[in-house]
Amino acid sequence: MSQHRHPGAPGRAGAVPALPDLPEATVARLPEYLRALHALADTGHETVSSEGLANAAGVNSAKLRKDLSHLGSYGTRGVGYDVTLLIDQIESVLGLTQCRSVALVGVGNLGHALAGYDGFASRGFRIAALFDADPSRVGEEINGLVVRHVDELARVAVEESISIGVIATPAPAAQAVADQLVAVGVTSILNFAPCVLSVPEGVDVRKVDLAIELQILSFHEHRKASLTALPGGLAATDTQEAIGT
Ligand SMILES: NC(=O)c1ccc[n+]([C@@H]2O[C@H](COP(=O)([O-])OP(=O)(O)OC[C@H]3O[C@@H](n4cnc5c(N)ncnc54)[C@H](O)[C@@H]3O)[C@@H](O)[C@H]2O)c1
Repeated sequence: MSQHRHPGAPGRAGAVPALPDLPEATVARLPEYLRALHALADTGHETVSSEGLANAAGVNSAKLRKDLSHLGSYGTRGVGYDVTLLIDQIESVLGLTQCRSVALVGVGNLGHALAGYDGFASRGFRIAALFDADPSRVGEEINGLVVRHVDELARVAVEESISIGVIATPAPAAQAVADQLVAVGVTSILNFAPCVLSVPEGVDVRKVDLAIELQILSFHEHRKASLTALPGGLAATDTQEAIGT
């Protein structure tokens, strides 16, 4: 675990200073830079060049410099970026300077794996409550947390200052769970169920679907196979760039 994280007390975000309006793609890459920076800090690096950080994060260095310039971070010629300073800047922009409390709804196969994963805390997230609708799962203890019935969501969400909801129920139940989360004031939802959720304005939903990622990789496999079949074979391309990561 990095020694450069200083999460504050759990709870909902309070008043925050105005943030730069960042491109969504930049926001999506900031956690990659952060992960790479924490690894550098943990191995004793105090500075890093844009090329070094770009390699560690798996992006090209021009893109990285542009992303970081949005944060007002340009590095020092010949020295690079100050690792600790950049960690602080990115954590501040991502709102990671306080630990956020997460509720996980649906504690089946996937929910068990998520609830049992110890890696969220070091990245600023505390799984604070587990819910399921199946009475046979209620009362089970996972990683020190007891699974509660989803009917307790409203009360517990307030008690635990839940700010993010994670949905790991089957797709047919996901919309009702999202509605319950929204009704108790949760405005950020991570949805693992393979369906589109309808939420009011102001509620952010991120969807994680490994099958979609595999389908995208399948396309690239398919494309590579079709290119190697051409006279001259596959052109030398950076696959990650081609995929758009
Ligand atoms: N995003 C991904 O990459 C990915 C990967 C695997 C599974 N999934 C999806 O994640 C979801 C869970 O998969 P799983 O294999 O863990 O399923 P599962 O059947 O093992 O678990 C689902 C759990 O949700 C509970 N549940 C059902 N309705 C509920 C409700 N209204 N409120 C609270 N809990 C409720 C069930 O009791 C059960 O414990 C599915 O939608 C699945 O398609 C997504």
